[in-house]
This record gives sequence, C-alpha cells and structure tokens, in this order.
Amino acid sequence: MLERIKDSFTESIQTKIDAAEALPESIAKAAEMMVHCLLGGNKILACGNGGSAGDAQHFSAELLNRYEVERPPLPAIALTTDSSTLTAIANDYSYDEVFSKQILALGQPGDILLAISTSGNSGNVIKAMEAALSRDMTIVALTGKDGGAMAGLLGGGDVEIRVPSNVTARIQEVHLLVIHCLCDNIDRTLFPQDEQQ
Ligand SMILES: O=C(CO)[C@@H](O)[C@H](O)[C@H](O)[C@H](O)COP(=O)(O)O
Ligand SMILES: [Zn+2]
Repeated sequence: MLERIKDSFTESIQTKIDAAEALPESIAKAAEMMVHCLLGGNKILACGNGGSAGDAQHFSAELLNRYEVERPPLPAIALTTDSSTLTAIANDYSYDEVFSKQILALGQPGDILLAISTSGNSGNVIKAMEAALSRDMTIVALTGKDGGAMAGLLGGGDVEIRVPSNVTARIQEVHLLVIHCLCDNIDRTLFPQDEQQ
C-alpha cells in the first residue's frame, strides 16, 4: 500500500509536469476570455459531475468570495448546487438536462460556460455546451483523455484545456490547479497591486 501511495504521488507530479508543458497557452487564453467577460458585465456559469461538480463549486466560490487578492466579489454561478432544481429537472425530463435548462434560463450572450469533464463525454455537460452555444455564450472546457464529444463541439471563440492523461483522478488533480491559475490570472489582470510579484 505504501508503494501504491507513492506511485499516486509520482503519477500526479508527472501529470502536472506534462501539463505545465502542454497547457499554459490555453489557460492564458481562457483567463483572457474570462477577464473580457467580467469587464463586460457578464458572468461565468460552471458545471460538471462528481469531483468536477466540486471543481465547478470551487471555481464559483473563488470568484464570488475571493481568491488571493482583496477585491470586490465577481459574478459566477455553479449549476450543481440547487438540489430542488436538479431533482426536478432529472425527475421530470432527464439527468442530461439538469445543466442545460438552467443555462437556457440564466445564460446571456457574452457569458462563459466553464464545462468540466475528465472524459469529455458526460451527457449533461455536452447538453450544457449546446445550450450555451444557443445563447451566444462562449465555452471554456476542462477535459482530459481524448477530449471526448466535448472537443468536437468547440468553435474558434472557445477554448479547451485538455489534461494530457487518461486517468480520471490525475486529470481532476490538474483541473484544480488550472482553476487556481485562472483565478490568479483574473485577480492580477483586474486588480493589479504593487506588492504582488
Ligand atoms: O471524482 C470522481 C473520480 O475521481 C468521480 O466522482 C467522477 O467525477 C464521476 O465519476 C463523474 O461522473 C465522471 O464524469 P466525467 O469526468 O467523465 O465527466
Ligand atoms: Zn474524485
């Protein structure tokens, strides 16, 4: 078991080293899109399943509260938290529509969907992307593996941040780092401070 634990650390570190080579440009582009969105008075909607639902909530909490810099709250909504809405949509329609119906209600042109899936194949995240596109929103997709069906839905104005790994847990571990990089970029672009490095 000790060996398995050490192997998990090694694998996680290696995935982050690989991601540090592959992802900075797409993370910077996503952060730029988010800054532009927020400066325009728009908001960011986030969704995902399981661990990725936690990531969506982690992201919205950093924006609504704060990341590292003292600054005003920024507008973001995790679509994963309202159990009444989620159960009603899943019960009356289908689980695939739990995010898309919320986006059709709340999404405005210029808003961003942060769509998180390690496989890129979660049906409700795919439907969320379709709903976002129908609302003239742009998409930042956090994926892994081969990008799945999500990769094929993205247009030129969207960005995919695909973690170079086939292991769900390792991909999730990098997704969290990517989310913190996005928050850091947003903070430092919108609220530059002398004492920041
Ligand atoms: O956290 C984990 C696995 O580490 C799980 O809860 C995982 O997020 C769930 O199985 C998700 O349903 C996987 O969905 P996805 O990443 O393929 O979109
Ligand atoms: Zn997990």
